[in-house]
Amino acid sequence: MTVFNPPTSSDPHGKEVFIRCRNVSKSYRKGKTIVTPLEALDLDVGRGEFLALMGPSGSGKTTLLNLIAGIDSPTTGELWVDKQNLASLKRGQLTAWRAKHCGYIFQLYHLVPILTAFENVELPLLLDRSLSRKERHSKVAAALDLVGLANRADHRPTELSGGQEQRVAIARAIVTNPGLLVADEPTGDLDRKSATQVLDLLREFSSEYRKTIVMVTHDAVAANAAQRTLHLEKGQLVEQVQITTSEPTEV
Ligand SMILES: Nc1ncnc2c1ncn2[C@@H]1O[C@H](COP(=O)(O)OP(=O)(O)OP(=O)(O)O)[C@@H](O)[C@H]1O
Repeated sequence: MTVFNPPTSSDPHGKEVFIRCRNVSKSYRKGKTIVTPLEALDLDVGRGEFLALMGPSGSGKTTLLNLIAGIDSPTTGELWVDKQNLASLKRGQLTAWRAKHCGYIFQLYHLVPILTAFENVELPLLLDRSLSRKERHSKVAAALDLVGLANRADHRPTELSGGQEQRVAIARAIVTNPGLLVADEPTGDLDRKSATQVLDLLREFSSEYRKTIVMVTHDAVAANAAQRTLHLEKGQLVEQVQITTSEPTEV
């Protein structure tokens, strides 16, 4: 197998490479057959870039997102995220890497219903024993403030709108200050106004805080909020659209 070096170079657009996939394939055994949702995929994503992934159902979008997030490992190939080769990490190491470096945003928020917004956002910080209670609380307050929900800290998920629930989930994803945010259909269950708020937040994290964001979406309007859209078809990248504007897009 070819061994690649960590991405220290710039991509063709002059950006520092943050995610680099080389010859990445992923296969699953389904009974007697082998399913290969991703095949020999190459991809570079710049630091601070906001990338949208589109493609038909079953084209491998979530599979790729889960590899980039360190939830799963490639069957073959190399996958670097910020100088760490994820393909070389064992399951426990991947879990530790993910807790520190990646925030995951789900379509259906995945908040714990019996906890308040504050307690939900605090959850990832409880894994970090080096933080005092006071430090934890100030990070949670800052994250809720960033998503515009400081005044909803004591509310439980059932007392929040879908858009507010998603913004709490975003606060939970960013509270550990990860360099990478991945989002699987983050606006799929939201009305257009709430979707716009969520997309504006993601744009802000990319442009103001240089978070690298990879978002799977079926919605072309949501994809238009990203800087670049890639299309997956049967596990291959088939089309690349470069969006040059950095102005907020009305959605
Ligand atoms: N753990 C698994 N075991 C077996 N097959 C899997 C597994 N995960 C994904 N697949 C298969 O890989 C293919 C791609 O799935 P994936 O979820 O990545 O597609 P997707 O593009 O995200 O689809 P959708 O838009 O419907 O969410 C599908 O055929 C799926 O059945």
